[in-house]
Amino acid sequence: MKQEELKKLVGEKAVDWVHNDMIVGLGTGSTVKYMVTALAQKIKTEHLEITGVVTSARTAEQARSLGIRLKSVDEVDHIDLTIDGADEVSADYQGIKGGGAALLFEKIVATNSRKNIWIVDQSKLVKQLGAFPLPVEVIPYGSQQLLTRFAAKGFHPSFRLTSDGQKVKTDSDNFIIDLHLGEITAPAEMATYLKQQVGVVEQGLFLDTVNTVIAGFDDGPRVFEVR
Ligand SMILES: O=C(CO)[C@H](O)[C@H](O)COP(=O)(O)O
Repeated sequence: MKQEELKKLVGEKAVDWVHNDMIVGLGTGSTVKYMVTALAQKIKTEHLEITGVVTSARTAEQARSLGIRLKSVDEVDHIDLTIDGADEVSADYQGIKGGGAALLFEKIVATNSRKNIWIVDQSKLVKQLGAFPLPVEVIPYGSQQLLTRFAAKGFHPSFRLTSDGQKVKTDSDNFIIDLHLGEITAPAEMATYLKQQVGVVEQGLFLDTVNTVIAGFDDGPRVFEVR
């Protein structure tokens, strides 16, 4: 199966976990897009009362266009379940997220969710994290200094750029620095180091976050119950 078909497969599978009256965190990305479409369909056909909490302007736009009721993360007293994509999931179910530059809101919503499901195609499952560049969201002020510091540490950083060469701006008007690490042998230490740097708003290691991974394989979706 093509990667796009696998994304659709897991996106549609994930809505099996959504039940009436739930408050559901809606992640960001091309896999989540299939899930949001499937969720809107399920809400209509099963007449469900669902409230969505979005993690990006992009997902908000899609969810609104499909008639999904939305509340902001600060308007709800809990989130039952969040369904999101991931860029890499390691053998011990740690993850890198932020390929879509939405890591800050994604982490806030994930941290406030009772359960987190990641939907990925099989190419995202890796032995060790780090082949995918680790996104770090930084405030613009002083960001060149951070880039220089990361370069000195051997992290091979680069500002994420748009197709016309502008620095990518997140929904919070911050920049993204991608770290080209190759491998991350000590993710917890790396996460702590990055969060300690002044000007870093958030970093893309999502550690001990996911409860269930739904991965798309050629023979169908496989569900991994993690914690
Ligand atoms: O973290 C994310 C956005 O910030 C996405 O969930 C991640 O990049 C996966 O995206 P896709 O499903 O398009 O591969």
